[in-house]
Amino acid sequence: MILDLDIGNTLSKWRLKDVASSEIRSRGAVWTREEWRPGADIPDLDVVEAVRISSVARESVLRDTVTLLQRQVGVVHVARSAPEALGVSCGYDEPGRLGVDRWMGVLAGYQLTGGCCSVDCGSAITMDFVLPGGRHLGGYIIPGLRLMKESLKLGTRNVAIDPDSEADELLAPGCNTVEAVNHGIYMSAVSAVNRIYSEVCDREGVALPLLLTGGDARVVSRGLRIPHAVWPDMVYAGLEACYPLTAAERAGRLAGAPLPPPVPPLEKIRASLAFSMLL
Ligand SMILES: Nc1ncnc2c1ncn2[C@@H]1O[C@H](COP(=O)(O)OP(=O)(O)OP(=O)(O)O)[C@@H](O)[C@H]1O
Ligand SMILES: CC(C)(CO)[C@@H](O)C(=O)NCCC(=O)O
Ligand SMILES: [K+]
Repeated sequence: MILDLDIGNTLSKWRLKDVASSEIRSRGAVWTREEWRPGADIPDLDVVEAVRISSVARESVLRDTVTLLQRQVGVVHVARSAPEALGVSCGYDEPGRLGVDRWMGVLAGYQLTGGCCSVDCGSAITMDFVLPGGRHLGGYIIPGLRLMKESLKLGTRNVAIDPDSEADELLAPGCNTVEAVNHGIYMSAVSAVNRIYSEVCDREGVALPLLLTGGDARVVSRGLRIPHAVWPDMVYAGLEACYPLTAAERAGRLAGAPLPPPVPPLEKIRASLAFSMLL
């Protein structure tokens, strides 16, 4: 089995993948911590032959995690952001400072589409752009839905946006504090994705496929009118592309990859941008 780990600032996601069949056998999520208990927080390491890690947690968390894993698993790959990988050149002045989860998303998105906008709706909402030809432009970081809510001290902290609500309801004016906060936050996240996507496509003169991942991808997806695809395993797919271990991965087949989404005509993007700038 391969253990893939996506260690975030708050939540750590893992999945077990069968080396022979390339199938995902199990998955889970736990709070990020310094001391993992194999068998409880993460799967029993007896069945694990190789580990691939993307981590944006404190360096000490990563160090302790790697030390633990190396005691029991032969192969431990730790992904790092780099100036260049898999045909993509990093847009950051200091590539090592780009969150490696973003870099994994960019690499996966580029493998799938040959140029895209990748959005991660997690604790933060991040947007990254990579042009056809492989130039990553850099991107944007805004607080995620939960962080935005926590920053308002209105007693609404624990009333989460129902991920199954209809976008139409979530975009309507709220008629009580909880609704006003939830709908306001939702509107700001969806508008930001919309606007940033359109602005960058306009500047660069290219309509790019739009890909979404992260814990809030599904609910944000419902509010977006731009065609896009949701790819829950996009960060893991970056790990697969960097460290291919199964036959399918070596052949370039990334697990759970969606069909590349249709791209709106650039003129349509520009028209909607011009319209929103009138308001
Ligand atoms: N059990 C949960 N705990 C925290 N957030 C959750 C949970 N389930 C769903 N979410 C939603 O998922 C979002 C976090 O998404 P995700 O797990 O992709 O975050 P992340 O960016 O990977 O986390 P990290 O900050 O740990 O990197 C939150 O904004 C929240 O709305
Ligand atoms: C922005 C987050 C927290 C999103 O998980 C992560 O990618 C990160 O810690 N990045 C480092 C800062 C940067 O990407 O510029
Ligand atoms: K993330």
